[in-house]
Amino acid sequence: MKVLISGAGIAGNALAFWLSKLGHEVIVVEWFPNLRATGLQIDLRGPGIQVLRRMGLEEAFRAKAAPEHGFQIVDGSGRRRAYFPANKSGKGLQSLTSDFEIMRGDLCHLLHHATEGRATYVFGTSIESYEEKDSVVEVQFAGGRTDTFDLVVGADGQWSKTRKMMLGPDAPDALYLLGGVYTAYFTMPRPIEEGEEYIATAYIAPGRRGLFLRRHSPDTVQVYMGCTSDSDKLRGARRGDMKAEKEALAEFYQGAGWRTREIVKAMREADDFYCERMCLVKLDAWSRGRVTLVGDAGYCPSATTGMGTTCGMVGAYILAGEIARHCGGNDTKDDLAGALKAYDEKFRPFMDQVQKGVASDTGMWSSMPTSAFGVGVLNCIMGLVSFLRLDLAKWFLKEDAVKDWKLPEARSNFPLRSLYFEEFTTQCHVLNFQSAN
Ligand SMILES: Cc1cc2nc3c(=O)[nH]c(=O)nc-3n(C[C@H](O)[C@H](O)[C@H](O)COP(=O)(O)OP(=O)(O)OC[C@H]3O[C@@H](n4cnc5c(N)ncnc54)[C@H](O)[C@@H]3O)c2cc1C
Repeated sequence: MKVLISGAGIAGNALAFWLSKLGHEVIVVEWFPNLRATGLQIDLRGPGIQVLRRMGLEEAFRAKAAPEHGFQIVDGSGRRRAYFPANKSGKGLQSLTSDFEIMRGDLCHLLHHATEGRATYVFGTSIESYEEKDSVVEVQFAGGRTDTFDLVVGADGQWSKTRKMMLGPDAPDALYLLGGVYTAYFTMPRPIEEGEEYIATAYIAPGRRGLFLRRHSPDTVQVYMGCTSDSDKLRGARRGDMKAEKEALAEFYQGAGWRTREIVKAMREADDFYCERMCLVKLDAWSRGRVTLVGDAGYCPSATTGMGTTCGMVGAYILAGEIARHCGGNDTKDDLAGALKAYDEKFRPFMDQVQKGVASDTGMWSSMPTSAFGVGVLNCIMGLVSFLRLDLAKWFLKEDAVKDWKLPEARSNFPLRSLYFEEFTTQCHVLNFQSAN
C-alpha cells in the first residue's frame, strides 16, 4: 500500500518503522521544517517497553536513556519528605521514575534513524484537505501539491488537524480540556553540583501549584510547572503566545515558596518554553473510510496517566500488525476496512482502561491541596507511603489500570511477514550495536 502518515512525532515514526518494515510505501509529512526533536523527559511503561524490545531498539534506547534513578518530594525548605526509587529489577510495574526514561528528542531521533532510508520524510508541509475517491484518498498538501494514497494516518498529536478533517467541519472536536490544568515545560542551565544525584524533585505548593525539576545532563535541569488554575490571565493566554503564558504563570506562581523565584526567572529567560493545556482525546471510532488516527491524535490519555508515549508506541504496533494480517497479499488491499476495524477492537480495551476516569476527575490534580496545612498533611502522607515502600505510581499513574489485556505476540501480529520480521530485527540489532559503539 501507499501510506501517508501526518506527523513525525513518536507515534508517526513508530508506525513508519513497522509499515516500511512490512514493505509498504510510506511517506511521512511533518509541518515542522525538520524532525521536531524538542520536549522534555518521557517514558515507556508495560507494553510500551515490550514494543520497544520487539523493534530491537532497547540497546539504542538505553544508550540514550536519562540517568534518573528516583523521585523525591521536598518541602518549602528543600528537606526531603519522601523518596521513591526507580524499579530497576526488570520485573513488575514501573515506579514514578520508569526504568525507561528518555528525552523526547532522543526517542524521536532513535525511531527516525531506524526508519530512515525505508520511509520518505517530507518536512515543512502538511495536509491541507483530502477527499476519498474510488478506493483512494486524494490529498491536497499546503502549497497546492496533490497525491493519492491507499491509507492516510493522522499522527499529528493532541491538536490533530487530521482528526478535525476526519470528523468533518460541523462535528465537535473530540478533545476535552481537563478543568484548567496547565503544564509548562522548559530547561534551565545549571551545572551539576558535587554530590548531586540524578533524581527528580517535586515540590507541592499551596494553591494547587507544583514544581518539578529533573536532571538528565550535567549542565541542564528540566523544569515542569504544573498547576490547576481558574486564572483569567492564564485562560486568556492564547496557546503558543509564550509572552502571555509566561506572564500569567509568573503571576500565578507568586509566593509559591521553595525555588520559585529562581525558576520563574529562568522561565522568563527560557527559549524552549512550552505551555500545554492538559487534555484527553476520546473518539467512538478511530477510523473513517481510509483515514485513521494513531497516538495522541486518536487517544491522548493526558500526561497525568504517564501513558502517552506508551499508548502511541503500542497503538502504532497494533495498527501495523492488523494491516499485516488483513492486507498481506497483493490483492487483499481491500481488506483495509477489516484491518482498521480490528485495530480499534484490539486496542480499544487497553485505551478504555487507561482513560477511565481521567475526564471526570482530572486525577491527581483534583486532589492537590489548596492550603499550606493541606500541603503539610500531604507531605506527611507521602513520607509514610515511601517509608512503607508502597507504590505511589500505582495510585496516580495508569500503568496498573490495564487488566486482562495482552500485547499480541510479534509472530501472530505479523503473520504473513514473519520471515521478513526476523531478518529486519537482526538488522536493527546490528544497527544498535553500531550506534552504541
Ligand atoms: C514539541 C513537543 C514536545 C513535547 N514535550 C513533551 C514533554 O516534555 N513531556 C511529555 O510527556 N510529552 C511531551 N509531548 C507529547 C508526547 O510526545 C506525546 O504525548 C506522546 O509521545 C505521543 O506522541 P504522538 O506522536 O502521538 O504526538 P507528538 O509527539 O505530539 O507528535 C505529533 C507530531 O505531529 C506534528 N504535527 C502537528 N500538526 C501537524 C500537521 N498539521 N501536519 C503535520 N505534522 C503535524 C508535530 O509537529 C509532531 O512532530 C511533546 C510533544 C511535542 C510535539
